[in-house]
This record gives sequence, structure tokens and C-alpha cells, in this order.
Amino acid sequence: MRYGDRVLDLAPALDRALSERVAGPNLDRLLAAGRVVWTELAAAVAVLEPPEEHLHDLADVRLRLPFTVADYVDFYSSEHHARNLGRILRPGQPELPASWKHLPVGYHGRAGTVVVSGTDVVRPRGQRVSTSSTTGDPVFGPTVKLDIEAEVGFVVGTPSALGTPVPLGAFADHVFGVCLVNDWSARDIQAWEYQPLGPFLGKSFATSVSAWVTPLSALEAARVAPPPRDPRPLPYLDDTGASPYGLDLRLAVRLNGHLVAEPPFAQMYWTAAQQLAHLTVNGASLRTGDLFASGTVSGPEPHQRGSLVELSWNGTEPITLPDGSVRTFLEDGDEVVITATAPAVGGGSLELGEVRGRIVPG
Ligand SMILES: O=C(O)/C=C/C(=O)CC(=O)CC(=O)O
Ligand SMILES: [Ca+2]
Ligand SMILES: [Mg+2]
Repeated sequence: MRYGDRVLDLAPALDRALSERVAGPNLDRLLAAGRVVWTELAAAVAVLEPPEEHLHDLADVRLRLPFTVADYVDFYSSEHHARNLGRILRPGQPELPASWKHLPVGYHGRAGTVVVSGTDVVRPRGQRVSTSSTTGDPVFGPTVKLDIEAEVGFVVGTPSALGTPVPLGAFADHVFGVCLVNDWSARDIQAWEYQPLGPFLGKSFATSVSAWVTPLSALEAARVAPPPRDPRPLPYLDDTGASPYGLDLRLAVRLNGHLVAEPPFAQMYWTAAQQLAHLTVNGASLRTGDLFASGTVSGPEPHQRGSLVELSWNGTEPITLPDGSVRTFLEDGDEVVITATAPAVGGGSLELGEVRGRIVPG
């Protein structure tokens, strides 16, 4: 457990009965233990006075992937991001696909390449069509449009049965907490391969997650109403009158230490509860360790865009950083850090665990 600037080795600091139910080398057993135990643990932690011997400086600790990732799904739930990508990738066509306001669009990603914050990201190679190509034929080589996507991830604890959808109201019975996600994306590989089945190799080479998962119970004060929906969604997605599941998380994206974007999660069109309801409405089951990400978090303002393809408008509007360096997409050696804050229970604000990654040559 994160304890300010330190790390608390929680299991030996807990009473034995609780410790035996959650202890392990990662969060897998805690996730599987279910909501009653999560609540019991949160109560125990709130009154805990940790002995010094179980506290370690962050610098002395190597952070690991916090849980075994089962299935990984990525949504597309920022209206601002979706409209921007539509304008950039599909000029002359409607900004939003016809289904966009009726369901949270998503795709299944590659769980095995989800890596913990701090892991280097190797520039991927693949097929792309050069902008100077006269034939439209692809070339092969390292991506020249390596991008980030600042996202929020939701971590499933309690599984569900195959054939049984998880309704909106059961969200907190299944989802343990929240992490930050960087969905690295090779825009040139993606643009050539993605139609009609969606992203494939352009995003499957690495997805970074924070080493820390913030329990939903710690984010009660961050809950906000999502933006109004028009048209009203079908009943299984209609959260009118329900306790809202928007979250006022304020993201910050830094490139080589310079702030380049401040995406507001509160403006996401579809909430995580709706994403979960949609993901299971066909009877698909959940497993402990399933990770579903929000989609790139972009707000309405230019400085609120959570990807470089938006911030540099597909490379046509380069960004000048305070140190004088200029970027469109990522260069080798670049380091990206995504952080977030949220209103805390009892006042003040809390920080989510950061997600950090550096690009190394392919
Ligand atoms: O509009 C497209 O074709 C592609 C969109 C994305 O690459 C974004 C994606 O991965 C989903 C998201 O993060 O919002
Ligand atoms: Ca994404
Ligand atoms: Mg990815």
C-alpha cells in the first residue's frame, strides 16, 4: 500500500485473519476476495498505525505490475477525442460513427503486453504508408508517429458468470479500483491497418499502467454527474436518476518534465459503469484482473487533449516545449509521465499513482 512517500508492507501490519485473506505478491488475492473484504480492509487501514519496520522508502522499492491482467478492453468514450480523431483520420466523413452516442465503442486489446509504470517502451516496427508515397504501397520500419493516450483504467475484482450481464447498479460489486493508463499508439501503423476490424499492431506492443490501484471507496468524493446524454441511451445504459458514476479526476501529461496537457476525466461521455454494463450485456463474463480503460481523456480545450496526434494535429502543428525543443510525435529517449488528482474523502485532494514510460529505439 502506498503510504505518502513511502510503501507500507500491509500484510504483516494487519490482523492475522484479514491478512490471510488478502496477502500475496500482488493484488490478485485482494481483488478476488470481493467487496465485503475490500470494505473490511479499508476500515482496518483507516485506523492503522503502521509500525516503522513495515514502512519502506519508495526509492528502495521496485514496483511491479500490481495485478495479473486477465482481459484488457479499451473504450473510446471522450466525445472530444472521438470527434478530433474523426476529423484527423476520416476527413469529409461524420466526426462520430453512427453508433457512438448509442453505445460505448471499444475494442479488445492485448493483456499480455500491459506493463507497469517505469518499463521502457521499445519503438515498434511495422507497415506504414509514407505520406510522400505516390503509389500508396507500404514500407516497413520503425513507426515515425509514436503517440501516447492518457487514460483511466478500471480493475475488476469479482468475476461474473458467463451468460449473465452485469447491470449498471452492480458496478461497485465488481470493480475494485482505478489506475492510470498510457495506451501507446503507433499512428502510422494504426492508420494503415485499422479498417474494418479496429486497432491491432498499432497499439498491442505495450500499454503502461500505474503501479498503484486506487480503490473506488477512496474516490467517493470525486463522483460527479457525467455530461447530459442526447439521445437517451437504451435502458441497460440509461443512468438517469442513478447515483452518478462520473469521476472528477484531473489528469496531467508531462513530456520530458514539461506539462503538455491537462485532460479532465469528469467530461467523459460514457461512465465506467456504462462501459461495464455494455461489455457484459451480451453475456460475456468477467474475470478477476480484467482491465478496461476509458479511452483517451480529452476535454474541449486544446490544452486538454490527451494525445499528441490531437495536440500536434497529426503533426501539422508542432508543439514547442519550454526548453525550446519541438515535438510532433515521440522521439527516442522521450519520457512521458501521466499523473492525476481527485477530491479526497474528508477534504483536500488525493494523488493517483503515476504512469511513466520512456521510449527506446526499435
Ligand atoms: O478514431 C480512431 O480511428 C482511433 C481512435 C483511437 O486510436 C483511440 C483509441 O484507442 C480509443 C481511445 O483511446 O479513445
Ligand atoms: Ca486508447
Ligand atoms: Mg495499448
